[in-house]
Amino acid sequence: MVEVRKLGLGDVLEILPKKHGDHRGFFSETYNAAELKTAGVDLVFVQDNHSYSAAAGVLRGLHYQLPPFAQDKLVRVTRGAILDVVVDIRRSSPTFGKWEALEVSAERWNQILVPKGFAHGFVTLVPDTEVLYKVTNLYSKEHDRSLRFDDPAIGVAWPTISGGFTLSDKDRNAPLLANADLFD
Ligand SMILES: Cc1cn([C@H]2C[C@H](O)[C@@H](COP(=O)(O)OP(=O)(O)O[C@H]3O[C@@H](C)C(=O)[C@@H](O)[C@H]3O)O2)c(=O)[nH]c1=O
Repeated sequence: MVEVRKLGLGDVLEILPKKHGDHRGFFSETYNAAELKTAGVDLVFVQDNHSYSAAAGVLRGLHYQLPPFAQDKLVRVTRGAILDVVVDIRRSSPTFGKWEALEVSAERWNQILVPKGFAHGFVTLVPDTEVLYKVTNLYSKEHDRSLRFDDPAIGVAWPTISGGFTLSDKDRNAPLLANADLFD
């Protein structure tokens, strides 16, 4: 049975699927809709994503899609490790602008559920890291947004990575929270 743990912010969850190890290796149900529904997570995922980052310090984020293409994301790591970061960007939320981080890794075999209304990003902690995630809405370039990972108004405590961060141009030039299109 999958274990579901509430983190500190909104409905952000850590999900720990069972791993059955034996002399051959292991087997794991990495997603079981019925078990998650019993645990209170009733979502319909419509797209699976997979990203590979060659180096430690690859920082992707902070990303979200605006309604009507907002996405819940169920994120896991099959190789390597990330520090995963979520930021509450719902203006009406008592925790608006607050962030939370969780290490997600192949070793921990954990997942993070990022609800709609949260910006999401991660930095790879080791080279050759593969991140797989399910989303509840299709990609829409027009609704896709990035928020500055180092906005002091948010103040995410990103880890220090020797060699620094590797970012996309889109993420390097992303707007600050004060100038971004957010959720109501
Ligand atoms: C996100 C996405 C990108 N793309 C394309 C657009 C672009 O040409 C290429 C790379 O896109 P990006 O630079 O946005 O990829 P990336 O920076 O890895 O974006 C991802 O970051 C993490 C943190 C998330 O939370 C994801 O939702 C997503 O935003 O892939 C799709 O075709 N479908 C998708 O769903």
